[in-house]
Amino acid sequence: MTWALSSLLNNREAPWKAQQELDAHVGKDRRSPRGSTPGPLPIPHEATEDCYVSGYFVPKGTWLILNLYKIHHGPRVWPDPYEFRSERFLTTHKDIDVRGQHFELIPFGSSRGMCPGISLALQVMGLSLGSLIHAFEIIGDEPVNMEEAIGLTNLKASPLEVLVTLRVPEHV
Ligand code: HEM
Repeated sequence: MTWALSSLLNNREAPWKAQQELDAHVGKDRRSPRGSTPGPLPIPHEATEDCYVSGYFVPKGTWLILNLYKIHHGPRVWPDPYEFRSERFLTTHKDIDVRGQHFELIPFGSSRGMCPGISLALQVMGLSLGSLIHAFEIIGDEPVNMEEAIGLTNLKASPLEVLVTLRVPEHV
């Protein structure tokens, strides 16, 4: 959520396009549930038997740690990988989804071991972010410092501080 808000604040058009879309479809008189690599090195897995992965021999007992951060920033699949361009998912990458079937984008992992919280997470994030930018004008330092800190999850190095003002009637 923090990264999403930071990226929106660093981008002149995306948040306000999203806000306009919310205004057009929801209006300012009601709220809406609407959709929008937290774990860069997720839970390790262990090979339960000898196997080959893309021609590489993986002996039984090997620990496998996926580098999701790297997968999600590979320039062959994701041109200008560090650019925030959410419209990719409406255009060039519109057929790629996050539910573990497309290995270019697997923030929740894949197959039997994948995150069981995926549906909750997607709904809560979409709803929360949508509600925030629908209901509030959010003003932050520009540009927002996007430096990352080292951690189990992908944390921001400095806290995101913003000013918020209501943009819908108070009763909403
Ligand atoms: C944006 C939000 C989230 C992301 C990106 C995420 C991502 C992940 C990833 C990558 C894994 C490891 C999958 C693997 O081992 O291959 C995982 C595991 C897990 N997640 Fe999430 N998760 C999120 C939210 C949640 C929520 C909201 C819950 C619970 C309500 C949850 C519960 C779990 C549990 C219990 C596991 C361990 C599953 C197992 O090893 O059997 N996650 N998650």
